[in-house]
Amino acid sequence: MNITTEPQLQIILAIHLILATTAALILPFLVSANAEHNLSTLANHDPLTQLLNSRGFYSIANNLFNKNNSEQSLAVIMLDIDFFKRVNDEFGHDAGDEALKWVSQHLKELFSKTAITARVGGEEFAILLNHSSLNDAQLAAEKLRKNIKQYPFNYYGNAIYLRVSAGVACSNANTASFKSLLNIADKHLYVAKKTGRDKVIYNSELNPFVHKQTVSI
Ligand SMILES: Nc1nc2c(ncn2[C@@H]2O[C@H](COP(=O)(O)OP(=O)(O)OP(=O)(O)O)[C@@H](O)[C@H]2O)c(=O)[nH]1
Repeated sequence: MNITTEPQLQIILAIHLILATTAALILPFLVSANAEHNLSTLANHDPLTQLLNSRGFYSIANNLFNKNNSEQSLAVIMLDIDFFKRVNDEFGHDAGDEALKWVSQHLKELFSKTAITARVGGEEFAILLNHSSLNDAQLAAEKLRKNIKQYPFNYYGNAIYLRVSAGVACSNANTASFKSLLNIADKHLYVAKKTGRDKVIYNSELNPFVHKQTVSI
């Protein structure tokens, strides 16, 4: 038995109309906001490792650097896998890709709550530590280096030992830009590579091949 009266029916129809109109108005915005978010994620992340890519990293780093005042230091670690070409040459490009993911996993495990991590080049990674001292950053880099070399990465039964080199730098009141900070970290990474690899450099003499201190825990 139908007990809906005509006024009730009109109210129900009116409510349906309002809901349908609201949905039609809001849905395109929701879809477009979601699409925008997806596009931005794609543009700023590395599809292989899901870490930030260089564009995403430098954008965040520059913003942080500009926001911090001169007492708040920003530290950066530049990390590069040693002799990575050999992994590709000996085990194939897919093994190389898996090795990149494996190193990324170490970065995520060690830094997901404390730092911003990125893959900024083929086998090069960057880690940004806000409000960190040079000492803390160097210790973090050293821990990461040791974690990565502690166990081999397993690729279809092949035990592949990876080593990494790192350069560390930390801003101070005289640091002009994030780029200049990055240049120092890059220079330290270069010294690490040129003086035997598998090490962290955070301070180097003017002679680029004679480093003053390496950290050893
Ligand atoms: N599998 C794989 N290989 C990559 C990717 N991007 C870059 N590479 C490889 O990384 C290798 C980098 O080689 P090099 O620049 O000679 O560096 P390296 O062998 O690590 O030597 P050092 O850095 O001097 O210790 C090259 O063989 C590139 O083809 C990638 O996305 N996947």
